[in-house]
Amino acid sequence: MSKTIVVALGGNAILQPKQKGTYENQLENVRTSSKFLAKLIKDGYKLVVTHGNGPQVGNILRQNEEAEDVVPPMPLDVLNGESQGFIGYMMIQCLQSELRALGIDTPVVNLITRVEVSKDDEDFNDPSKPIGTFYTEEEAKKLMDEKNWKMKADSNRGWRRVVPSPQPINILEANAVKQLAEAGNVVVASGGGGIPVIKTENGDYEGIEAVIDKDRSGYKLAEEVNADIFMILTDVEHVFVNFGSPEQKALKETSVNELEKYVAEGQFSKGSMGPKVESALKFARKAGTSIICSLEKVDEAVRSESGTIISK
Ligand SMILES: Nc1ncnc2c1ncn2[C@@H]1O[C@H](COP(=O)(O)OP(=O)(O)O)[C@@H](O)[C@H]1O
Ligand SMILES: NC(=O)OP(=O)(O)O
Repeated sequence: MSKTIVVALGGNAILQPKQKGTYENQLENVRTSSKFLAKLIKDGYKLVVTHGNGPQVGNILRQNEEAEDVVPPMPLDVLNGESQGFIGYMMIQCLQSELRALGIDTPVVNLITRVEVSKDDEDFNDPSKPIGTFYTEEEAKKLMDEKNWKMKADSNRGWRRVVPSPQPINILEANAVKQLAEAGNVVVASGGGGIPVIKTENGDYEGIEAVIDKDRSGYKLAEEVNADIFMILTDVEHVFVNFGSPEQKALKETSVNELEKYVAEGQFSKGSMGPKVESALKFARKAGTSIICSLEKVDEAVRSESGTIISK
């Protein structure tokens, strides 16, 4: 029986920090990403893909705020939904075309996915999710002052606006994702970490303004669909310890115990590598193998020839 991989595709794979962010930029990046993802399908894996939306949802939020005198702005949960549609559309177009070029007729579908969170999550008090474009410290100070934005430095790459990022509790469409994958579809789901919703007293769900981390929801998704491998694709080939220092060291094959030790040392930053390592660890501890690797090396990584491979 073919193995199932849940892939979490980094926001960087769709829009890089130095790019302007045109539709053409992003479509080209998704096309490149799709070439790598298609290799996994060609290798015989069942694929469920989730993706980031940090750069995109930040830009959509900005568009909404800048145009507020002309068009009523929408809340952030709705903007997450918009980003799922927009990125999902690009992924369907590009992945389907790559598969067709390989002579594979697997359908690709995108599912609008809601994820339950708690309104009492502590991230609502101290937001940690960087979204949108990068700014210099000077620009950030001005924006915080003029627009009342919350902003933080992001892994030495500049400053970014931050919004609350509650922990995912439950992927509401998980069963539908599982059924679609079992029926032989490539499923794009829980994009941007999913649309954050909270349960109301009468049992309904309502949206809440936040951006969930897609690696954290990706772990939940991987668990729900009984994935064999949970793969986090980003723009670095490995997880590093002492990242950015002369003592930097790549982690290749590692164990849950070894990685937990590095987490306890505070090796991984909150807005970037931290959630990836935390989610990969959770999956490896409970369910299977986790891999954190670069998109370009996805094929090598499933053969254990690249990336950081975490097993129990
Ligand atoms: N310990 C670390 N090892 C590797 N990369 C790290 C580490 N700490 C921070 N990073 C940064 O994390 C980035 C990836 O995180 P992020 O930008 O959130 O990824 P993505 O958008 O691909 O999900 C890398 O580009 C790197 O600069
Ligand atoms: N939602 C989310 O985690 O997006 P990024 O991967 O782009 O940060």
